[in-house]
Amino acid sequence: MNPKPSTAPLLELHDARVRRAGRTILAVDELCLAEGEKVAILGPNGSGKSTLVRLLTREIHPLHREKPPILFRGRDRIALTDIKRALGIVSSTMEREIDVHLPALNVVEGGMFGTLGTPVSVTSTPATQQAAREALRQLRIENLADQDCTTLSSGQIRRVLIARALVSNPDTLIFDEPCTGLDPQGIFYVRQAMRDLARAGKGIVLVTHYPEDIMPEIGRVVLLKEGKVVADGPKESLLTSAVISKLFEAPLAVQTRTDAQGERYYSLVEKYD
Ligand SMILES: Nc1ncnc2c1ncn2[C@@H]1O[C@H](COP(=O)(O)OP(=O)(O)OP(=O)(O)O)[C@@H](O)[C@H]1O
Repeated sequence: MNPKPSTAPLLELHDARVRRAGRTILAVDELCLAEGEKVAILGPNGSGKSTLVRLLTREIHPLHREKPPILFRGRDRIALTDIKRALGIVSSTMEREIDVHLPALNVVEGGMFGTLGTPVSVTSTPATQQAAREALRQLRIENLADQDCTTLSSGQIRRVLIARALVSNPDTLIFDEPCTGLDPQGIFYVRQAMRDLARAGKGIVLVTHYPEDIMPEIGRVVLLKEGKVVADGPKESLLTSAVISKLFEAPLAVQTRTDAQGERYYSLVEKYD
């Protein structure tokens, strides 16, 4: 059974605006994510999803406002180390940074120190190695521990990166298009890993283009378009053909399937003439 979600706010956005090259690329009036909440952020290319993630993780900052536009656990000023401890991030672009010959265990261990693709021999301890092994075990890939990361498939690397995000035991994991570029087997294992984490009580923020990624454990969907939140609510009311066709400006049909356990899955098909 899923633990009961908390209502304590993890992140609160109020009139949060990001401007780049003379234009507002993100303008969020109100958005609140609770501790342990499982939410999907869905939107077309260029709608501002990655900008929103980078805002949540404080990689970028919003325009100054009298009232702080972003609060983390109710606080405006917060050390980056606290954010890193609370939020684990996995994105499909991170694997590009792993271009040196390192065993998977080493890459996962690097998550303890915020390093990616650099040896951790100086800072490595038996405790950090043990934590890395445990994270690999949680992802069901302990067999990859000693394998050189440059020899792994994209699907395997993606799971190593999830283990890396998990190694410091964050409360919430942010997945930025985690299935992009993976084959069906890779997608299966990444989605399975996300479900395992959701069931273990972790908060999940899943950024995606595809309703297929929205697993049964995710109840809330935020729709982004042209840098704005255009809808925010239960997935049952937002993952409909009409809403999704309007969001992506294409004739699309959302299909649903309910399995023997009563869990509902979504998929998207194009409607050609
Ligand atoms: N540094 C920048 N300077 C100018 N424009 C930017 C900058 N960063 C992002 N943008 C623009 O802001 C908009 C939102 O970008 P963002 O990457 O957040 O979208 P996205 O929803 O993540 O897109 P995708 O699905 O393609 O990854 C896009 O139009 C993008 O071109």
